[in-house]
Amino acid sequence: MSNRNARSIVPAVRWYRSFRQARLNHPGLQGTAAFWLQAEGSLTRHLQLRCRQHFHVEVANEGFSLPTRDEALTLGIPHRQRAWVREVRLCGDGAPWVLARTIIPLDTLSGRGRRLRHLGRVPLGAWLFSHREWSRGPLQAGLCREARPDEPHCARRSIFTSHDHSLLVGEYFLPELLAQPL
Ligand SMILES: C=C(O[C@@H]1C=C(C(=O)O)C=C[C@H]1O)C(=O)O
Repeated sequence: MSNRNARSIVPAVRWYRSFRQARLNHPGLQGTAAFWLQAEGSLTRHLQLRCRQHFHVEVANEGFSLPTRDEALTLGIPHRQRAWVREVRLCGDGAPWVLARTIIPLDTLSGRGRRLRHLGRVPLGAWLFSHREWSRGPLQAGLCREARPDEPHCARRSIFTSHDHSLLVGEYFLPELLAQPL
């Protein structure tokens, strides 16, 4: 399980290596949760197609800070090394549908990666999926600890890599999205 600093908008999660392993431990991971935890391609694109009016990104936190020990271990970077941390709400028709937390190591911010510090309301996926040198690794799935009714109950994360650069993207699905029929 990963702990969180006080300002983070995302809950602590117990991560599993895959959706299959998560469901073996939590058979209730079915229906819309199963769909979103495994949805391929850009999550932003999936959400944009689902909106009736508009999709937007609300930046909650963005700046240099320490990843959690679990995040640093997952990225293979020293725990005490700061990284660019971006936390956003992905909103459909004005309502938050997904919380996202992205950890970008310092060396990934060099060269063309400098742009990643200035995304603002531009969805990260729009940048990643438009630069073909970036590819997504396997999706992990997770169950959020102590999830209150209005908080995410399940999440997924994956590492994107380009040559020897990487970043970790975590996506936390809110009940407002999971309650919508597919
Ligand atoms: C990686 C993607 O980017 C999405 C947008 C994010 C952002 O703007 O910070 C973070 C996570 C993703 O859900 C995607 O669209 O798949």
